[in-house]
Amino acid sequence: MSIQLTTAEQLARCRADFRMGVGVVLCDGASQWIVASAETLSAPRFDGLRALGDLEIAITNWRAVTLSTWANDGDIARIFVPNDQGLDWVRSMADPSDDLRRPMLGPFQHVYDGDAQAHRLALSICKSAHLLPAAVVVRVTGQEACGLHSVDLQTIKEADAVLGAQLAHISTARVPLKYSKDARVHVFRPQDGGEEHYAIEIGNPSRAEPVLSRLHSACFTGDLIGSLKCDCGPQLDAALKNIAEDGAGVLLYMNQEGRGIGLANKMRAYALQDQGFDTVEANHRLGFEDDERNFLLGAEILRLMGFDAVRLMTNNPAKVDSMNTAGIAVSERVPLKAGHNHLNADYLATKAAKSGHLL
Ligand SMILES: Nc1nc2c(ncn2[C@@H]2O[C@H](COP(=O)(O)OP(=O)(O)OP(=O)(O)O)[C@@H](O)[C@H]2O)c(=O)[nH]1
Ligand SMILES: [Zn+2]
Repeated sequence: MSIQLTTAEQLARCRADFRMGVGVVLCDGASQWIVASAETLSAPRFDGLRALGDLEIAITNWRAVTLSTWANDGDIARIFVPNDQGLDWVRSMADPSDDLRRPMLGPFQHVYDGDAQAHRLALSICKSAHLLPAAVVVRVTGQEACGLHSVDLQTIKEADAVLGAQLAHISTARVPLKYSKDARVHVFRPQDGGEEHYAIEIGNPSRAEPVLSRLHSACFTGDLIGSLKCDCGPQLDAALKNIAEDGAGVLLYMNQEGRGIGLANKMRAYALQDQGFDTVEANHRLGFEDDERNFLLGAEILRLMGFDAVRLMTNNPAKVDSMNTAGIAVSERVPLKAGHNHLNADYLATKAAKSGHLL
């Protein structure tokens, strides 16, 4: 029995620190870096980091391309923060809402010395904290890091493979629904301090045959306030109705808002869409992949509930692939078409053209 923090616990602390605007120390043998979120860093903390040495900013390849430069470390770019530039410049590197106002942030001086592992981990912490994927990085020698949370990069690398999918069932209760009085809500909690996810079980689906199932991602705007920009609300409603009419099934409600980038970033993406970019381009300008979700979590919930095969209601082939990869066999893809309107027609067309959705 160890009282030391697991990798998942260490990363959860990093996430919380990043959201508060606090730096984290990443160590690899004698090398140490302080890394912090470019979005949440305050001016005094930025000045404090600057006093420690040359500041660098890490951004993803998509953000680099948007800023008309390149990712000099494959999937990420490392760029010096010029001495005559401050936090305002750093924020503009991170946040595309400024792109049209400040189109010329360069020329950029890329960092080639050393490797990029601290920078890469800092960016994945930003993403898992639902912050803009941009991190300020400074190499330090020792005492400066005192008091900050410290993580050994070697242990993170070794444990990477097991991250993400460890969920535990927490609670269950009966919740009569509009379409079926015989429904139960189950809550599942990941052991990495991340978002809880829910399973709505209707009737008593047999564990011996494929279960009619919907893997739904949270959409505050579509599910709760009736947004017409997407089809999520009507899809959620239609899925529950179909399951009830079929007699039994499971709706997985995954708290992966905005295809996994969080609501704040989704609203940033919507603001970019108002500037004329489509849903995929908007994610890229923010520095994200077009889809940051981990569908394996949904498969894990089905497995915990005793299922090993599904009839999956979706138009998204990536969901079918992920279920099969996770060992939950998809015996049938059941199309789910609902909520098309003239305000989401372009959005749905973009998903069909660029993300492989079947409509
Ligand atoms: N980043 C981003 N997310 C969006 C946008 N519009 C909707 N979303 C999110 O997209 C997700 C839609 O999820 P799903 O209903 O699972 O849809 P899907 O991946 O298209 O797959 P199916 O509906 O199963 O075919 C939700 O998390 C929404 O919050 C957008 O413009 N940008
Ligand atoms: Zn939606």
